[in-house]
Amino acid sequence: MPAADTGTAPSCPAVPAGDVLRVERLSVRFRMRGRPPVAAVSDATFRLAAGECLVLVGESGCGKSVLASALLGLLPGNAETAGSAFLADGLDLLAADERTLARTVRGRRVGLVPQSPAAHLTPVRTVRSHLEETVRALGGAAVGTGGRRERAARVRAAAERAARRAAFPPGHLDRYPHELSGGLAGRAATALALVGDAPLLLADEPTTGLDRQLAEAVVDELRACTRDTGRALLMITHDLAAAERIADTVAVMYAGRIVETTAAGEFFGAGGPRHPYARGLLDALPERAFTPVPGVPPELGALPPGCAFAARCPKADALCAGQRPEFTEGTACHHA
Ligand SMILES: Nc1ncnc2c1ncn2[C@@H]1O[C@H](COP(=O)(O)OP(=O)(O)OP(=O)(O)O)[C@@H](O)[C@H]1O
Repeated sequence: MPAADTGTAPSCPAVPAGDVLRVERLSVRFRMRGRPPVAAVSDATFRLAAGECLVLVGESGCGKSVLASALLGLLPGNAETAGSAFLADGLDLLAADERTLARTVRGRRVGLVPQSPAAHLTPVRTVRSHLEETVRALGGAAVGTGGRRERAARVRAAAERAARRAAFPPGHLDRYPHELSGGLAGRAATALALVGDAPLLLADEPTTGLDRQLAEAVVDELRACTRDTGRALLMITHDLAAAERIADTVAVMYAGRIVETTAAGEFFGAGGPRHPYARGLLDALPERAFTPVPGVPPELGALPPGCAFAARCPKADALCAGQRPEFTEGTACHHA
């Protein structure tokens, strides 16, 4: 039987202010045998400040997860990258070698909150055991030196600290994944991402499969672990309701490109987004016009020469068909 959510407000240590991530013209191409390459991400550019939550939205297959994988150095062998992605300390995630990424980035500088947290947890191990193993794997001061008992006590304390920060109730630490509700599994995954005190959290579809109430609880906790502590959060989602609840900034991806970046208040407010695709995404919501964007996105291996959205766009004209719009002043559209 799933355990109930009984967590309290998380308390996270503060991290320094400033830009946590600066992504410039990040592109990812997949080489394909006997076929044109797949342009999964093209020229993505954005900044993420300490305490800020940027939500990346867009239809399935538009390149959101590939962008996240590029930042973590987890792309498959047929991928080629271009551009840069600098952390605050000057490390370019795209140029870093696997040893640097494994030893100093994943878990330490960038914490990952995975999609489907329950599936991410090993079924035969308790939440405490997951957390303690992560503390030991990351090593450092949380493990320290000295005798076996002292080290074990420090590991236990660090694991419990991460659980508190993610509002995971201490009384449920010795439960197995199948004994957790969706909300608690989400908190366990967030706790694992927080073990290394990473200044940047990356959450890939953290509300997938959760009902509305749980989805709201998960994003509220992620929100608390970022805004209140100076961490930065890059969240990838299809869920515009979750995006509205958590985002400071919304970036909209279409066919591998970021086509609009807007302050969340403006995006979801009376003014709305400027790009016709971004407006279409909002109009598709049941609580708004409930009108889907007509048509389907183009193949990323056969993008048209002009605007990739032109074939579906009510404003498209000959200029859109012939010339790809540059990304200027927050949008990539000839008519925005
Ligand atoms: N190893 C690969 N080789 C070739 N193409 C790939 C590879 N991995 C991903 N792609 C393609 O890259 C594109 C972007 O995929 P991605 O998973 O980033 O989309 P997404 O926006 O995250 O979609 P979803 O929301 O469904 O997860 C897709 O067309 C996908 O088929």
